[in-house]
This record gives sequence, C-alpha cells and structure tokens, in this order.
Amino acid sequence: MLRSVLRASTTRLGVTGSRFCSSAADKLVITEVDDKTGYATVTLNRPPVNSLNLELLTAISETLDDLQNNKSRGMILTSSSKSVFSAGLDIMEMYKPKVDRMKEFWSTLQDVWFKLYGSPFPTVAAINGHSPAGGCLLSLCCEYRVMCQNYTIGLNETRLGIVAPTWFMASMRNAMSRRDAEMALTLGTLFTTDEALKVGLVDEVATSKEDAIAKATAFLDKFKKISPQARSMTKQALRSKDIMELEDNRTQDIDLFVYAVTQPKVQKGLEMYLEALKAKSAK
Ligand SMILES: CCCCC/C=C/C(=O)SCCNC(=O)CCNC(=O)[C@H](O)C(C)(C)COP(=O)(O)OP(=O)(O)OC[C@H]1O[C@@H](n2cnc3c(N)ncnc32)[C@H](O)[C@@H]1OP(=O)(O)O
Repeated sequence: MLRSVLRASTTRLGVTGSRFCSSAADKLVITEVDDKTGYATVTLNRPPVNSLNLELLTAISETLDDLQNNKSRGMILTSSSKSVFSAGLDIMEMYKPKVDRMKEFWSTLQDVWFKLYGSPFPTVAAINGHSPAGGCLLSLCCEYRVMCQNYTIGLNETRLGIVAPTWFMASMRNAMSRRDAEMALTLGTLFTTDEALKVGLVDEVATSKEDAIAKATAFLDKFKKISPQARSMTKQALRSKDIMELEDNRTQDIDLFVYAVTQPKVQKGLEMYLEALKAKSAK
C-alpha cells in the first residue's frame, strides 16, 4: 500500500492512499512511501532520458533531505523511463556553459553525492535501463544495485575525452576491485548487465522493473533486525575517507570542473558527441 507521495520536485503533496497525487507524474522526482515497509521509492522522471540538469539534481537533493528528515527506513532509486535509468549529466549543462550556472550545477551534484553516498538510511538502485556516466554514479552511491537485463552501465567519461572526478572513481572503487575499476575507468567501459554482474558493478540481475523493485525490497528487508544507528554509523565510517576528501576540496573541485570543461578541445569533443547523439536519435 502506498501511503503518500512525499515530495514531487519542490512541491509537498498530500496523502492520497492511492498511487499518485494528481500532478505527481509531471514532476522531476516522484517519491512514494510504502505504508507497510516504510521504504521510499524515488523515481527519476525527466523524459526522455533523465539527463541530470541543475533542476533535476536540485529535486533529487531536496528529496534526499526529505527522506533524511523523515527518518526514512530505506530508499529504492529507479526511473520512469522504459529503457533509461539516467543518461548521466546533461551535456547541455557543459556545452557552451554560463560559468555561474555551471558552478551551481556542479555544487548541486556534489550535494547529491554527499547526501546519497553518505545517507544514514539504506539505499538500493533498481536500474531499469541504461546507466552511463552520471547515471552510473547515482547507482554507485547506493549500497546495492539490481539491474534489468540487456542494458549498459559504466563510467564512460574517457570515451568523451573527459576525466571522471576522483569522487566518481572512489564510488566505483567502493563497489568493485581496484584492478577492475582501473580498467573500467581508463577504458571508459560500458558493461552489459551480465558483464557488470561479473565485475561486481551490480549485485543482482532482474527480469523486469517489478522484479528489480522486489529484489531491492528484499535487500532492504535484510536490515530489519539490525540497529539503524549501528548500521548507518558503520556505513558512514566505511565511506568517510571518500566523503572527507571531497569536503576538504569542494571549491577546488568546482574550479577544476569549470577549467576542464571550458577547454576548447573539450568543448569541441562535447559538440561532436552531441551531434552524434542527435544524429542517432533522428534515425
Ligand atoms: C571534468 C568533467 C567531468 C564530467 C563528468 C561527466 C559525466 C557525465 O555524465 S557526461 C554524460 C555522459 N552520458 C552519456 O554518454 C550518455 C549519452 N546518451 C546515450 O548514450 C543514449 O542517449 C542512451 C543510451 C542513454 C539512451 O539511448 P536512447 O534511448 O536511444 O535515446 P537517444 O540517444 O535517442 O536520446 C534521446 C534524446 O536525449 C538526448 N540525450 C541523451 N543523452 C543525453 C545527455 N547525457 N545529455 C543531454 N542530452 C542527452 C539525445 O541527444 C536525444 O535528444 P534529441 O535528439 O533532441 O531527441
């Protein structure tokens, strides 16, 4: 039984007892809390591909605040798209950018990473579609990943001629062996679901979104008999080195992002990548 849509984007909505409040489907992030389990399903909802622009990142950040303030028992992150979990960062935020917005964009991505990677409540990604780059990062911030068959996932930044920030790399290293992470990051590998399972980038394979949600729920259920405080302190202790590293370097990290992305060579690369994407989608 779904109790409520906690928050959809920035608007707090009322309790309905049914699946969605009237306008929730139009929002960037839809949160539904299960009455029985207390688990929140957070659905990314920015068609066509959930590319992460400033507005979507802000909505995710606010959602994570809500869940923390409401002492959530657990979160399942998924997508409303039939074939894409998230296409990663919105390339339009990086192509011919306005520097002020770009800084806010990056700072908001950092916020999302801090809140998700360091969340006190347990988190699972139900990856029901392709999940390149920033999409993969969101799933890596979660503690467990269940992925539907026949999609791709990975940190493919080098394929775009860009370098994934160290905290992206740390998130991947937290899930996979150092050796596999190094190979994946330097090659910019986009793994198929089965390949991702083999290297430990995902934990389970699902046959459908429903199956992914069921498996994600089963993972969250494992913590029923574990003290939430002991659980979250253990998680945060294990992740604290990565978190402190970015906390200590937030401003430099933003400056580096702005510097790297505004390089003419990178701008040219992004332009060509965008053209290739558009040509593909026009076919
Ligand atoms: C120091 C700098 C560090 C920066 C770190 C960067 C991290 C990132 O996340 S960069 C983004 C990397 N993302 C990708 O490489 C994914 C690109 N997209 C795809 O490969 C595919 O779109 C897909 C597999 C995710 C989905 O394929 P499909 O369902 O076939 O959809 P289309 O390719 O037809 O795309 C529909 C529509 O969306 C536009 N689009 C796709 N991805 C992005 C994106 N990341 N940003 C902005 N726009 C994107 C695509 O161009 C199509 O647009 P229209 O032609 O206008 O319909």
